Amino acid sequence: MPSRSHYTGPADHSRETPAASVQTAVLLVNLGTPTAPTARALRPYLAEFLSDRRVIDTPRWLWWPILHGVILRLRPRRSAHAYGRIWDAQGSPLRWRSEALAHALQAELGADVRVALAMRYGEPAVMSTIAQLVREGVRRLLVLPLYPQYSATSTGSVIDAVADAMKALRWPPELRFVNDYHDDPGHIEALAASIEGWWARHDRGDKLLLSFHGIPERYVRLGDPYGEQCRTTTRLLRERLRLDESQLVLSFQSRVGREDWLSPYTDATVRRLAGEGVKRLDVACPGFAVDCLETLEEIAMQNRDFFTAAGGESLRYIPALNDGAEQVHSLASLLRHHLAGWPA
Ligand SMILES: C=CC1=C(C)c2cc3[nH]c(cc4nc(cc5[nH]c(cc1n2)c(C)c5CCC(=O)O)C(CCC(=O)O)=C4C)c(C)c3C=C
Ligand SMILES: [Fe+2]
Ligand SMILES: [Fe+2]
Repeated sequence: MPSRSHYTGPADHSRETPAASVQTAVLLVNLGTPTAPTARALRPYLAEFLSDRRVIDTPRWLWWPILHGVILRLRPRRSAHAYGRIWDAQGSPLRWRSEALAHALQAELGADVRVALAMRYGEPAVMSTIAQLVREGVRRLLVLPLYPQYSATSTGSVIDAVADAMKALRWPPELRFVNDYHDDPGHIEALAASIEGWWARHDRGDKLLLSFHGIPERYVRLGDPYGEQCRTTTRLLRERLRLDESQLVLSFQSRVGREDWLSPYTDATVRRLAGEGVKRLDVACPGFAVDCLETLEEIAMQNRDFFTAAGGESLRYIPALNDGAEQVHSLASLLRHHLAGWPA
């Protein structure tokens, strides 16, 4: 039976798993994913996700009846269908790709540091994973949310979950956080190298679109730095790739609900570009450390169909950094930097 509490890596790599006496741990945290591509599995996952006040800040008395009366009756079936299109032999791509990244980082960082993985929603939970690490003797914990750009809705929510885990411990470990790495030179270089590598293996399209997950515009007005950080990542990548604003375009995807989200929207942008005569559109999603529903289904399937229906020839999705050498090296170097000063 797979461990419910924490990730320890597949058995054939057990040699790389540090001994239980290791006192320093890195905890990677990703969003989480349903346990199966079914409405039944989607319901508790969406209930936990959409009850998070960092994600939906509508007052509870108003939101609760909408969530339980409408959304959790309708959305699970629709989302299950979308997950069904990307579910593979290894399960949910977000989950197994995050595990593969954790595993590769463990091998890269060596046996002095323990690398663990938790999910903000669902399993393995942040609370039980941290409790297990502490039981095993971890006294120093560096948390890396797998979101390059800070948003209160994503990174902020991971901070809440870690704080809750600390509150539940009699003797919490010393704690550090990576808040964001949107402008980390190693990260920008990893993104650029991965896109250039993809262009070298395939040919190059007419334009490159960078699509980031959106958030409500109102959250940005209230002080969330997310939109600004997405624009900074885009500018740095544009400079590194020596492209201009007409060759590298930014948009925001995955809008939920009725209020305005960060714009321009990805679906409107791919249709506009097709209408303007762009034939081959390359799309990368630098806001996602690993491929997931939002990249594999929303971009590589849904938006590909929007683009061709509007007259485009082909939309080619450039995969996320995943557990590729570029990301393993850039994140390992970022982690070593944040671990500096702690005894091995
Ligand atoms: C890049 C980080 C993310 C931010 C910021 C973010 C904000 C945000 N998301 C929703 C609602 C949904 N997101 C869903 C899936 C999803 N979201 C992210 C990342 C960010 N979300 C990822 C990596 C995923 C994919 C998970 C997977 O299993 O592959 C979903 C669930 C799917 C669906 O039903 O559409 C919802 C719902 C909001 C409301 C929001 C900001 C307010
Ligand atoms: Fe290995
Ligand atoms: Fe999301």
